[in-house]
Amino acid sequence: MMMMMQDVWTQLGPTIAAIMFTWTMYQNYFPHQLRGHIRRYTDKIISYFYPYMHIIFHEYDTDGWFERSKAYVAIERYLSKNSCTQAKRLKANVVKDGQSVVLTMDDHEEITDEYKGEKVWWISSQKLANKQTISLWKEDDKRYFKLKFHRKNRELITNSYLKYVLDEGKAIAVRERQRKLYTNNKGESGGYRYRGWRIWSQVVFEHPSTFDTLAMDPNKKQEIMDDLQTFRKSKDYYAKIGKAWKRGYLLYGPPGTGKSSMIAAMANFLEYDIYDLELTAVKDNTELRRLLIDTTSKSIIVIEDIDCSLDLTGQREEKKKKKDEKDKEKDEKDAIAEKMKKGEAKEKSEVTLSGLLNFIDGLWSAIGGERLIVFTTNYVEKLDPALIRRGRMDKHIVLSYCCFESFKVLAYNYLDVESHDYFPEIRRLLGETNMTPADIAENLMPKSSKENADTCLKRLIEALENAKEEAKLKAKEEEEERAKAEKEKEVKEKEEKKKKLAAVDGVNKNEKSESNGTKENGSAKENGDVSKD
Ligand SMILES: Nc1ncnc2c1ncn2[C@@H]1O[C@H](COP(=O)(O)OP(=O)(O)OP(=O)(O)O)[C@@H](O)[C@H]1O
Ligand SMILES: [Mg+2]
Repeated sequence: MMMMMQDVWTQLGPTIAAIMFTWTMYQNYFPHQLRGHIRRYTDKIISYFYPYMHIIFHEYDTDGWFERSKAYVAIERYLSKNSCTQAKRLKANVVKDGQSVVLTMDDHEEITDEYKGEKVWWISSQKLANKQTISLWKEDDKRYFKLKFHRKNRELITNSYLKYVLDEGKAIAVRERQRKLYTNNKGESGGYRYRGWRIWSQVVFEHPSTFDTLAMDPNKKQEIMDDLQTFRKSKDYYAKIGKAWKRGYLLYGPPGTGKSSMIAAMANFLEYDIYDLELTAVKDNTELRRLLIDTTSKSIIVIEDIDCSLDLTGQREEKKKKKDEKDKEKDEKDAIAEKMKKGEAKEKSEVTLSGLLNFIDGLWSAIGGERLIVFTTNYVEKLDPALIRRGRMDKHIVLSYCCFESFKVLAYNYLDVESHDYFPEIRRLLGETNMTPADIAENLMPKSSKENADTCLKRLIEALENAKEEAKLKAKEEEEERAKAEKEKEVKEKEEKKKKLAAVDGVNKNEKSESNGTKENGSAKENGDVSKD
């Protein structure tokens, strides 16, 4: 063995020594310009035999010291699927606040991908740092992805494949991200502020409501889902018609009919974040705009109970109010200011209707794109028509009392029953009385392990019958009150008529007596019977 190695060394030794000598001479004594020429020619010769090209994607941009390059992150996500099946060594990144893991190929691994029938290679590499220098910054070992492809595919790769990879990677990242519920209201503490501005605080969004669990007319439900789906895919269409890529939804109906549940279902369906905007906690229109700028795309901005949020309903009419009403308002404001001085009252929002209208569809509302704005209210008639006109609130959805179709969804979700002997009875009762889905759901929910579908449905029938009776009683009471009020009105009218008649009578009598008096005086004069005082 030793003999063999010695033989090899005797044969190769001089060649290796010659190469090393030439390389050292080249590095140290060759003029710089000449080296450039030689490099160009050698590259040409190499590319003649080696027809591949490379593109490098560094993990950190040269100008972004602490932030990972967006392209690198997108590629990492895109390659994760192929990495799992092809790479021998994998690296695990924890995402979704520790709830899930993204696997990528480890350093110096190579995987392949195919695009429009052409093969490309992705290599994960690392340029080791000079360990002699001490760095204060992030890891000095620079990671990068190298994309290798055939020269003939240059156009295809640079014009189309790269865009496809980045878009797909971003889409995967969005799909796999932990969705968030943001709020601008942190109760008494006054919320989070940055340089005096109130900013969003966030928690993980985990509401389980979906369109499957939402009880409503199936056709209406499908229509809403189609509308949302169309919106999601309409980026180019909105650009074509010159409209900001956003859509307004107004959800209205009695309490407990599923308005908030529908917002959660929308967010889960579209995989959007939710920004729950508490208008009363916004200082003024400028702060409102600031909050809007801080929202991201793929999100739903929600203002619940818009009729209670601010005095948006009356603001236009207020202009028409008389001066004394304005004075009264001023007094109230002074009282609040006084209280605030003493620390007894909370800061009052100065957001105006025009500020809110600007928030919805002013120039700033277009930034980011792909956003839904949802208002909910129990009293749609209280709202200013300008606030909810089409174009601002594009789709008006009424959520109402439970119909039989909605009940079937709840029965299936809560009790796993699709049909039952009690169903016809329930159908009849639902046609005769109003009950919200929230109340139906409460009756359907088993209260102990002993309760089954029969007991729950029976309880619901009883509740519906009670509700029917109560509604009857209420209607009767209302009818009686109406009749009583009418009677009182009649009596009042009669009395007023009587009074008027009596007044007219009195006037007539007076006139008569006056005219009689003049007549008597006249005759007395005529008779010369005038008393002298
Ligand atoms: N249409 C529905 N489908 C399924 N569940 C519903 C529906 N409506 C109400 N519920 C149930 O009732 C509860 C209350 O509903 P939700 O909060 O969505 O009502 P809301 O219309 O927002 O009421 P409010 O006007 O008082 O805010 C929900 O948690 C849900 O369990
Ligand atoms: Mg609600």
